[in-house]
Amino acid sequence: MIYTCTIAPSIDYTAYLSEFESGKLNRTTEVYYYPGGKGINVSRVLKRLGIPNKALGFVGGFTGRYIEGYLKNEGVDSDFIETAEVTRINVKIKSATETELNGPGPELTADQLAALTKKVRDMNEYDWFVLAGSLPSTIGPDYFLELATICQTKNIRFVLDTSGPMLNSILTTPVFLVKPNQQELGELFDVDITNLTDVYHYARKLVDSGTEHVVVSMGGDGAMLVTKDTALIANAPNGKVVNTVGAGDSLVSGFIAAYATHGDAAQAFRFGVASGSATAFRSDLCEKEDVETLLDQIEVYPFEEKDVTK
Ligand SMILES: Nc1ncnc2c1ncn2[C@@H]1O[C@H](COP(=O)(O)OP(=O)(O)OP(=O)(O)O)[C@@H](O)[C@H]1O
Ligand SMILES: O=P(O)(O)OC[C@@]1(O)O[C@H](CO)[C@@H](O)[C@@H]1O
Repeated sequence: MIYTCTIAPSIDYTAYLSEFESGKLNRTTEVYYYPGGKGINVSRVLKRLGIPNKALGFVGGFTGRYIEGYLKNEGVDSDFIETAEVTRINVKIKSATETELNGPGPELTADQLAALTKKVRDMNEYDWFVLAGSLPSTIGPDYFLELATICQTKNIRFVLDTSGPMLNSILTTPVFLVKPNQQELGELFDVDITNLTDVYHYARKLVDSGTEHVVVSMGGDGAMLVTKDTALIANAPNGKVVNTVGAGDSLVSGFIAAYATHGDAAQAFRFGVASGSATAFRSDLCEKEDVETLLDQIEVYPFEEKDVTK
């Protein structure tokens, strides 16, 4: 079974307007209330790609109920731990540019955290555990290291899509897949990454320290996959960008869906990039048909440092 885990879910209040001016009254023309948080997005896309999975994490209050109900309606299985706190609402403003206002994650009690640990302990060999989204600093890295160690001991594939200082400490344990975007990769090493050679160099460092698959997403410039044996580049297809929120999460879903089906990293990478772009070209997350339509436009080729033009 594939389990996703969102420590800090959200309702993504997504508002479209032709022009947005900060400090003024702006009127929106179209609004949506999507269940959000990176793990939840991964679960929703996996379901659309026909891959059974279960969304874990913490939800509470009226927003928590909304998220649970929405997922149930879509046929996405969930098993959230209840919090006393109301789950956050993240505001996504879509005008000429994309502006985001993300709320803080929940403060979790020792009992709530222990309940999640138990769920991970109860997982089986070859299950997947996808920890995605921000990890509140109030929890401390030891907790996540414990989850990672359980995965290692039980041979559970551990996938990480998070950022910030916690990522640094978790990456000291073996991880099956990590997907930083270019900026997050730079933050990990406290450098500014501006070219493909650097993307390769720092992704390779993660592989050398034990991560099996590193996918660095680069928005409209596509993505790079680095493993022990290979380094590949994929272009992103051209299309009209509508909403890039969840594009990175969709890349993770596409990668997992294809890898779980074929066990081939290059194929998974290509399907992942198609999934990311398919989401960028819609308001909500991608559907399977969108991904399949884009697949032919994704070229995957070996990264050669000598060929770098970027
Ligand atoms: N402008 C774009 N045009 C085409 N594809 C895009 C565009 N932006 C994103 N994508 C697709 O989505 C993938 C992930 O995008 P990105 O690097 O923006 O992820 P991210 O920063 O993790 O996003 P998020 O956190 O919003 O999910 C890219 O590798 C690409 O396939
Ligand atoms: O605040 P975090 O946890 O870093 O990110 C949360 C979030 O921005 O990520 C998803 C898109 O990737 C959205 O659904 C959600 O609002």
